[in-house]
Amino acid sequence: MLQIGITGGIGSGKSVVCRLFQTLGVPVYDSDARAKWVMAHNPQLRDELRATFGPETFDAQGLLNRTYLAQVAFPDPVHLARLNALVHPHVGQDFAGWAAARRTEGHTYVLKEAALLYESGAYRQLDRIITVFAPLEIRQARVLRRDPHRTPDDIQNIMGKQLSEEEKRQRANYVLLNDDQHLLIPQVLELDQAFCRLAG
Ligand SMILES: CC(C)(COP(=O)(O)OP(=O)(O)OC[C@H]1O[C@@H](n2cnc3c(N)ncnc32)[C@H](O)[C@@H]1O)[C@@H](O)C(=O)NCCC(=O)NCCS
Ligand SMILES: Nc1ncnc2c1ncn2[C@@H]1O[C@H](COP(=O)(O)OP(=O)(O)OP(=O)(O)O)[C@@H](O)[C@H]1O
Repeated sequence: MLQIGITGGIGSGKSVVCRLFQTLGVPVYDSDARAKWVMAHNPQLRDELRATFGPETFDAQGLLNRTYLAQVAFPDPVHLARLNALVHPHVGQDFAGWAAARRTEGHTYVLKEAALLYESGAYRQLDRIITVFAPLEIRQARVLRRDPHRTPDDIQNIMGKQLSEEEKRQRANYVLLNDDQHLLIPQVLELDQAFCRLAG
């Protein structure tokens, strides 16, 4: 079973592309969502997060306070590096378990969706990488529509914490254009066929 990574900067359209692959029956691992799940449910990680970022990390109901954590971590490289160092190994383990279960189900390939595939080192465990590309202005406009609580400055700041699109494009095996000029579905079908051929 092939393990394919899919990355791209904030607002590039990774989740939209993954939904198209899911309609073809391809299992998709959503690293952002799973990161939040392990942060909420792994007792050791919860303790480490609370010790590092303070009691506000979880609210009165014990739920992860994402707004607080985003405000603390995104503007400060030291805090963000700490958060990444705490969370990413758990996501790596969680993915390994998830992929093993998909393998027993007999899938040809699976996708791992993550904004930080290169930054986290996760790309090393993957057979091929797709980068979803969209120009910066389009990504910013999409995120402002999707996340009304974020300002243009917040988005710029998050973009600054991610590898440049140019570098992601250069390092990827496949680039999928989601720039309002190219149709997505034909590109997804072409990649699906390529992965099926590759898996033999
Ligand atoms: C700080 C948190 C709680 C903020 O949650 P919130 O719902 O406000 O934002 P969301 O998760 O939707 O992220 C917003 C954008 O920032 C990107 N992003 C998330 N974490 C990071 C990070 N560590 N570095 C750079 N960009 C990031 C996302 O991919 C997305 O494009 C959350 O982003 C988080 O837990 N991040 C650490 C885990 C992580 O690295 N996840 C990404 C891949 S595993
Ligand atoms: N081709 C498109 N046409 C119109 N809207 C789009 C298109 N692609 C993405 N969008 C919209 O743009 C927003 C960002 O897309 P999406 O959530 O898939 O990005 P993402 O790369 O997963 O972002 P993040 O890294 O922030 O999770 C969403 O609201 C989505 O519906």
